[in-house]
Amino acid sequence: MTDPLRVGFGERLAESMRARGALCVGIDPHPSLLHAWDLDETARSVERFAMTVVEALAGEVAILKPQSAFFEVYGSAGIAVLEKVIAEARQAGALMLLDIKRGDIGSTMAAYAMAYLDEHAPLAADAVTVSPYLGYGSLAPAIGIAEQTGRGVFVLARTSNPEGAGLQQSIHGSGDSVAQYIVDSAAESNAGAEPMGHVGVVAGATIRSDELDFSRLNGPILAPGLGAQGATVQSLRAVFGAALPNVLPATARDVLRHGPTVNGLRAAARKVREEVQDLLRG
Ligand SMILES: O=c1ccn([C@@H]2O[C@H](COP(=O)(O)O)[C@@H](O)[C@H]2O)c(=O)[nH]1
Repeated sequence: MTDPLRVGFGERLAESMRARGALCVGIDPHPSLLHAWDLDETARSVERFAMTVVEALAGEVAILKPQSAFFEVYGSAGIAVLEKVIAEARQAGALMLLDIKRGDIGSTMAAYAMAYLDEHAPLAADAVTVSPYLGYGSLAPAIGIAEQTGRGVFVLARTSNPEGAGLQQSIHGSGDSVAQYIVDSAAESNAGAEPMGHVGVVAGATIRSDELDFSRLNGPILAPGLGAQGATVQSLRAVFGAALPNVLPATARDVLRHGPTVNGLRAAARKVREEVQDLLRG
């Protein structure tokens, strides 16, 4: 069933970040944003919203991240829109990270992996977010299929929401925090890969400075939380330190509120991207 891409996801993402700058923009058709764009809460409007973001940003940013939940709300019609958005954005040259946060026992995880990471799957993206709550090892089918097909996974380690801290900072059997254990497990999956592996982690831009050690990760760090959740580009250095070159800052509402015009979205994304580039230079 698989039809591997020739180059691994770590390399494809590194090249995209090099060429376009380090920024991930979410495609999150929140009801409030639909209204702000003068659209109603229907699958047809979600399609208009998402395709406008694709037109504005598919050739601009390192990766786009549709949030599956906002499409699932509309049932099969919303999923059909999601399929179209992923396919057309990839066709237009964008890398697509589908935010689904799936996690299950290994045998079911294999089905999720086929649903989102196999080339012939209608919803095939370049990478997906996965949840390690059933154990890092339960993610093995997704990590394996992603590697075979040149795709990636981003494992939730230390999420951007305030409720995540209690669970993710608690001490794992290894003696480190649960979040650090996830980062170290991803590092094992990425060992030896160049320029970086296909297993990323999610660590919010909102977390405490120096909370995690990413020095062995050798993979991308998706850092949501810029803008609407309160984090700033300037705070990224304190949070990620020497790992900054591997950080993919992510924002959705803070860019999307500049729609519905293509130019408005583009200008907003470029502004954040330039701030990130200045930070990396300085
Ligand atoms: O720890 C996490 C993991 C994922 N997200 C997702 O990112 C976007 C954030 O949207 P904003 O509008 O920039 O707040 C959203 O889809 C979340 O589900 C996250 O925020 N934190």
